[in-house]
Amino acid sequence: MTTVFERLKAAALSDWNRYVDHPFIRQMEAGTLPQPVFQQYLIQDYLFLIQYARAHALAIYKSRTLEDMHIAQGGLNAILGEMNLHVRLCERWGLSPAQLQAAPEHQATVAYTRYVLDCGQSGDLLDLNVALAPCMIGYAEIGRRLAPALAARPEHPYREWISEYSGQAFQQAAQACIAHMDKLAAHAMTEARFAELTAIFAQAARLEADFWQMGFELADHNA
Ligand SMILES: Cc1ncc(C[n+]2csc(CCO)c2C)c(N)n1
Repeated sequence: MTTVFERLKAAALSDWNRYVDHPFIRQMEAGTLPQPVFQQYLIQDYLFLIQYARAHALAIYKSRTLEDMHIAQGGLNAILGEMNLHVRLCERWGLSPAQLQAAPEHQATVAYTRYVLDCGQSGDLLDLNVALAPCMIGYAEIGRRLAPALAARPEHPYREWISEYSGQAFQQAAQACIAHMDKLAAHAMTEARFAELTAIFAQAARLEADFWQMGFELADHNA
């Protein structure tokens, strides 16, 4: 059976492809992405994850069942764990967690995170999960696509990042996210609503693409 995720992706395919096939990803795969671009991305991503953790806390609040609460709590825990990758990599560049938290948020970070939070505040748990989905499922798709680059090149400069998202734990979490959206949609989705959900999903995918682009802009600006 077709999942809601597959339907959303098909309905927003050009935005989705601009996100998962962004030059940032192509250059990361080739190992040619300039390190300052990656660093700027990762600093903003740390700030992003702080807000994303709040969005999962909002998902707990928007849950009507204990099962949904546990799923949102699992997402929150995974984010707090994912931030260890950022702390570890940034430490090597001489940046402490306190310095990361003190970095100014770029507009692209503000736009994406506050958009997701607003979807959750103004909508229900399904709206919020659809806004969260490109993040989780897109990174899993990117991880799978970039995994062969690691196998081909043991000293790949972006090995840790790619390993995180191509790893089995993360791939399973993305599958769980797809299944959870189906379960929520079975309760709450009408065909009329599908169009609204597609708009949310496509917007989040565009904000993801802008997030990659921001790395290049900030690195140019600081050069
Ligand atoms: C801009 C941006 N988009 C997606 C992710 C990936 N991500 C963020 S939270 C989360 C859930 C579990 O950790 C995942 C996979 C990211 N790091 N940064």
